[in-house]
Amino acid sequence: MALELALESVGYRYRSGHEAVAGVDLALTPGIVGLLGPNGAGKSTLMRVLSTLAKATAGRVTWRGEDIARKPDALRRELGYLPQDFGVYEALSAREFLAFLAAVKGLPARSVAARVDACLAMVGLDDVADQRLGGYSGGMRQRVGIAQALLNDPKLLIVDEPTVGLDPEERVRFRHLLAELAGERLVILSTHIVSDIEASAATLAVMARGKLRFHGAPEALMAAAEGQVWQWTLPADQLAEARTRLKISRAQRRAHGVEVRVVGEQPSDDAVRVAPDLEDGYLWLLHRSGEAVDA
Ligand SMILES: Nc1ncnc2c1ncn2[C@@H]1O[C@H](COP(=O)(O)OP(=O)(O)OP(=O)(O)O)[C@@H](O)[C@H]1O
Repeated sequence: MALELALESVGYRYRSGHEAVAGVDLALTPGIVGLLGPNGAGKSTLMRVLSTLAKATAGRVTWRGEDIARKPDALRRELGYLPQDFGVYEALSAREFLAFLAAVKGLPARSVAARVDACLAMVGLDDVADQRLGGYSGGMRQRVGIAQALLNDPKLLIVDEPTVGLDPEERVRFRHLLAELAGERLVILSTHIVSDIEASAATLAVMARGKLRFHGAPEALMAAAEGQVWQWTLPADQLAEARTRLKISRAQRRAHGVEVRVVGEQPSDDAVRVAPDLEDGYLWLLHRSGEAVDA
């Protein structure tokens, strides 16, 4: 069966009664899919459903045509998952930790050492593989997280908010790494930060309040904001007030004031229309969906 993850009217309702995911239809094929959405949109809940850690309370998900609720093992065998709250054992080295996880995952004992080495090399940790994880930076720990997700050479790689807590340099490095790993895999990367996925994702899915608001190419998200994006320079002391009434996708300090990009109606006669970028397109979509979001 083709490598496809298909979601049909997928919903998830917590026991509290809160409906975190509602009516999501998606058909995903190899490549990087960026799952974007503000905090609380339902991304982590959906990722848990797709990883078989939670069962959809409505609709169904199929992997290679098989219902994952009925036959979870078929997906699990091909799944690599990096959860949002991934933790490491600080006393172990990366090599020891991965060997432990490989054994837990049931990799054949004779192939563990070679596979651990290969995964460490893929994430660029081979030089520090024998150092204790307690001394690793946030970015290095996240790379260990990716390495463990790659142990079984997954065809489906699910990565939940992997850049949270990383410094800008680590963030960039991590993005490059994920882009390199895509290949023939389906990689689903969730984030609330547009720049995490703008260079790598060929497909975007945007969620807000549990619902899918957009699915398609980044260009289509940008095109939807055509004619709605303005560049405007205003005195720095007016920025706070402007933020209360305008959707500002970006603000940059300049010698003569603050240059902002505004999404929506022309904020002032001296504002000039500019071509939307992905951040603008995302903000415009959320704005139209009635979401109050700070970019
Ligand atoms: N165990 C739970 N019981 C009840 N509601 C929950 C539970 N976990 C999450 N929720 C709610 O479900 C909604 C979606 O949460 P989820 O964590 O999936 O969002 P998210 O898009 O991943 O955001 P974040 O990036 O903040 O994790 C939120 O309103 C959240 O408060």
